[in-house]
Amino acid sequence: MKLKELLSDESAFIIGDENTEVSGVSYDSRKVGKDYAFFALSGHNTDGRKYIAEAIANGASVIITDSKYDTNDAAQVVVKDIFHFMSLFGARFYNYPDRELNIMGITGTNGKTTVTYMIESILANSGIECGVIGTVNYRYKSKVIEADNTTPQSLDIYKIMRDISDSGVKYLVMEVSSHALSLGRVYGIEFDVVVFTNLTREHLDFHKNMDGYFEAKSVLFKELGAGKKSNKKCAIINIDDEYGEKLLKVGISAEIKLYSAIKKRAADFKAGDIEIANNGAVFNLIFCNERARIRIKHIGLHNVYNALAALAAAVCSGISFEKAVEGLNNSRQVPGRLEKVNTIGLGFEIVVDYAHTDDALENVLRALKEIKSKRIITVFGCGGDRDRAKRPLMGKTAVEMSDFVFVTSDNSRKEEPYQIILDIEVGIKRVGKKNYKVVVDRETAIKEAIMMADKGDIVLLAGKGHETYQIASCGKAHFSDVEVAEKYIDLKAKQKVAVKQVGQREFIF
Ligand SMILES: CC(=O)N[C@H]1[C@@H](OP(=O)(O)OP(=O)(O)OC[C@H]2O[C@@H](n3ccc(=O)[nH]c3=O)[C@H](O)[C@@H]2O)O[C@H](CO)[C@@H](O)[C@@H]1O[C@H](C)C(=O)N[C@@H](C)C(=O)N[C@H](CCC(=O)O)C(=O)O
Ligand SMILES: Nc1ncnc2c1ncn2[C@@H]1O[C@H](COP(=O)(O)OP(=O)(O)OP(=O)(O)O)[C@@H](O)[C@H]1O
Ligand SMILES: N[C@H](CCC[C@H](N)C(=O)O)C(=O)O
Ligand SMILES: [Mg+2]
Repeated sequence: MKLKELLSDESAFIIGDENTEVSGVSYDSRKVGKDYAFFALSGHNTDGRKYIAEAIANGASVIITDSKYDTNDAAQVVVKDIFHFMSLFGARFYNYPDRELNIMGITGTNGKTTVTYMIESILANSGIECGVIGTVNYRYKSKVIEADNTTPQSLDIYKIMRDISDSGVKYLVMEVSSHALSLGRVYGIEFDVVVFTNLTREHLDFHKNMDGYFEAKSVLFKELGAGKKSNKKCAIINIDDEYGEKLLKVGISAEIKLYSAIKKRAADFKAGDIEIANNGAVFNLIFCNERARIRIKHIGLHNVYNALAALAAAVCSGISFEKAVEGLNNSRQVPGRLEKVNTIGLGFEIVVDYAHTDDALENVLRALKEIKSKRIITVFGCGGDRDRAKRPLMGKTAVEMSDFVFVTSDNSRKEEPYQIILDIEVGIKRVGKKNYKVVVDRETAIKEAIMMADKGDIVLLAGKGHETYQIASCGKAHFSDVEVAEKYIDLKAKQKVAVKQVGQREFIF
């Protein structure tokens, strides 16, 4: 492909030959091959301009920058907004795969991953294969790609979309993070259905305040329908969330469908007569003249909301209400979201969940409180190099809603784990509760929680969910809450065998 075929009417200043051949695209000099176009992005750790020479040495024929670079060894395109330009360039290079797919984009602070899994189950029930891009992985057909980001860079999204479409799959469900919206990773992508789940405090290190965070999320809705696809577009909004109401005022040109679980509120998709049980949730779902009793295996009111969002997205994408209900009732367990660990008959429960904001922690603890238990023992930490202000809030929620808490580490990244814990403690001390212990090493914290657990208790391991790593200043090491829990369950079971009741007395052998 010639460079000139990849340029359009965006303002760009070309230095060199427009007929230069482009055989690939990359924003990483280490992945550049012969005749690639290299995008020199300024990042949060380093500046891609530093790697232009390496990109050229690796074969780059075109350099794309946002300020002129001194070289005669490659053609150069100088643009104003490199992230937006990169997405549009990617669309042209991969020949608009988004126009060949029915794309659902899910945004909001919490619930995106869960909703994508539920939609995937609903589509599968209708015999429809879909691709999924999200936090856990990127997957389609039998292919599973490890996810570095919830929403990858635009060039990666276009490449995956091209592969999905070429493999014959017609649907794509993707999580759209606020970082992606701010950093132009989905700029120009033609979504068909977009969903807003909720907005609560998160990522304010990046967005500065809730207005900035909301502004980022609203981009997905403002831009819906701006492309070339002629089919009807639909925006699905949780109207029970205050930011859902705000979203109605940002100027959405597509059709809007609302969902709600509040009795008297007007909405298109409504949940009522909700019963939260130990093994899931049951509720009535009403849409127009249709009504069904839904039974999901996911516990907690937040999952009723997720189910509403998923069903609405599926129905607005053309799935019949009846089929969507059937699929939802069969939707599968989401890895690391309220995932139960087998406690081999020890009489207490262990639940692994990805709650890493105070709102998520509150929701999951509320869901667990609905299950009859003796005590709730929570293990959690907060991520390093992320929003510091959520730490005390999570600390407060954890001690207020649990019987006992182990405060520990969760991807401290470049920060000192104990410093993060001190931030968490500020919130705990504010409420004056003493029902907690600091155990910096996460494995030891999980071990202690399991050793403490007794018949009827629930141990919540929060924050890491499906993650199979722990990131600290020394690097990334394998770590899985489920695996560690299984290890100490085993140990506890063995220890238990050594305790024998003889008449009124217990003997430890
Ligand atoms: C803050 C942020 O978004 N960072 C993303 C960004 O990395 P960066 O800005 O740190 O990049 P950098 O290391 O400074 O490098 C700058 C440029 O030089 C290039 N480079 C670098 C080295 C080299 O040898 N050659 C070279 O060309 C890099 O490829 C890059 O283009 O670009 C990377 C490649 O696409 C992303 O993986 C990375 O996400 C990091 C891992 C991250 O943690 N991001 C989080 C904050 C994030 O985006 N999260 C959201 C939301 C999660 C959620 O709530 O669900 C997400 O969508 O994942
Ligand atoms: N609808 C919801 N409202 C509030 N909390 C939720 C909701 N759904 C899930 N949660 C909580 O948030 C956690 C993360 O859920 P999920 O992974 O589905 O969300 P996400 O938006 O994809 O998160 P992330 O941005 O980290 O990828 C869950 O483990 C649960 O504790
Ligand atoms: N997508 C979120 C995940 C946080 C999960 C938690 N385990 C942490 O590392 O803070 C983020 O990157 O901020
Ligand atoms: Mg997610």
